[in-house]
Amino acid sequence: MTNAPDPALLAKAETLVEALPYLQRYAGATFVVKYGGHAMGDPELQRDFAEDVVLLKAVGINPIVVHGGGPQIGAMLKRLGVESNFVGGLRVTDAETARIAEMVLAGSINKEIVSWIGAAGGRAVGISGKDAGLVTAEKVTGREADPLQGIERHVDLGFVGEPVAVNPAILHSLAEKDFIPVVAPIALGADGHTYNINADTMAGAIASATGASRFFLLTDVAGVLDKQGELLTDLDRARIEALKADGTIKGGMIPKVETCVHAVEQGVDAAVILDGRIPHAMLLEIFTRRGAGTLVHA
Ligand SMILES: Nc1ncnc2c1ncn2[C@@H]1O[C@H](COP(=O)(O)OP(=O)(O)O)[C@@H](O)[C@H]1O
Ligand SMILES: CC(=O)N[C@@H](CCC(=O)OP(=O)(O)O)C(=O)O
Repeated sequence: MTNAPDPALLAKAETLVEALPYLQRYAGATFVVKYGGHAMGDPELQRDFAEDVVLLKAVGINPIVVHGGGPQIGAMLKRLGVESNFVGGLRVTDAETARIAEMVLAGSINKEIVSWIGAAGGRAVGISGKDAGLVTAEKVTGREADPLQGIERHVDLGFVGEPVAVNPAILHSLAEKDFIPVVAPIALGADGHTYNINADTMAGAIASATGASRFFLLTDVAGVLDKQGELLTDLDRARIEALKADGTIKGGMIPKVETCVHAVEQGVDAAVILDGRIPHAMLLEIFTRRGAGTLVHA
């Protein structure tokens, strides 16, 4: 007769013990999680994501979710017959597009994420940058290469904004009361207009302003890939500039890496671009020695 425990159960206990130093290190810390529109869509992954967020809260970490929804805005614009163009990864946004972007982001997607977190046992509160003066936006000007003249020209992107001031008071109040804030990337300008903000940029500004220790960007690739498609596990500003200059980093990855560099320079300990297609990608990154994705550090 032996008292040896079931190896599968033992492995579970070992996983919990492996998490112990991380649980101790991160108790009370703020983690900002950017959930990209491309990472949404699969109901099981949505449930996993919500469970991860609720688990973080349960172990004493304060998660703040900032979400995107680019593909979903695109689908709605198409249904409504509104044309849409991107310049430098940003959607050219006229007044009608801004209204539709707000409807999809702050109305539809935001409340869906709140529901998933609720179903996983968490108490989420969905807001946008407009609520309680969280984010003040300023109009940005896009730049587009003009191959005919060999120069970059300025393009009017309409109501595309960037965060120029973040007042995180509402986020701290919600976290203190054990709520999980879920933020849509829409904000008011000082001019009273509604601005559409790239969700990576919005999340980075919130990570900096809340003094977050960790900033995760969940997307639909393994992380930043090199020209051969291999994962780059570690990047700093100099390497990122070189990869942008030689065209390895392009499109939607540009705002991500720029946001990560900015966030770590503003005091966020580490920013990680993670594969949202992997179940529980965030938990694996935070609580095990097998980190995944691309870590951007100062
Ligand atoms: N070097 C690179 N490594 C990985 N992905 C890249 C790279 N350069 C460009 N990309 C593109 O960036 C995309 C991620 O950005 P984006 O589509 O905006 O995602 P999200 O909706 O999650 O914000 C990838 O799917 C890929 O097509
Ligand atoms: C100005 C601008 O481009 N805003 C984005 C906001 C949503 C977003 O960034 O969503 P993802 O993270 O899923 O790409 C847009 O209109 O698509």
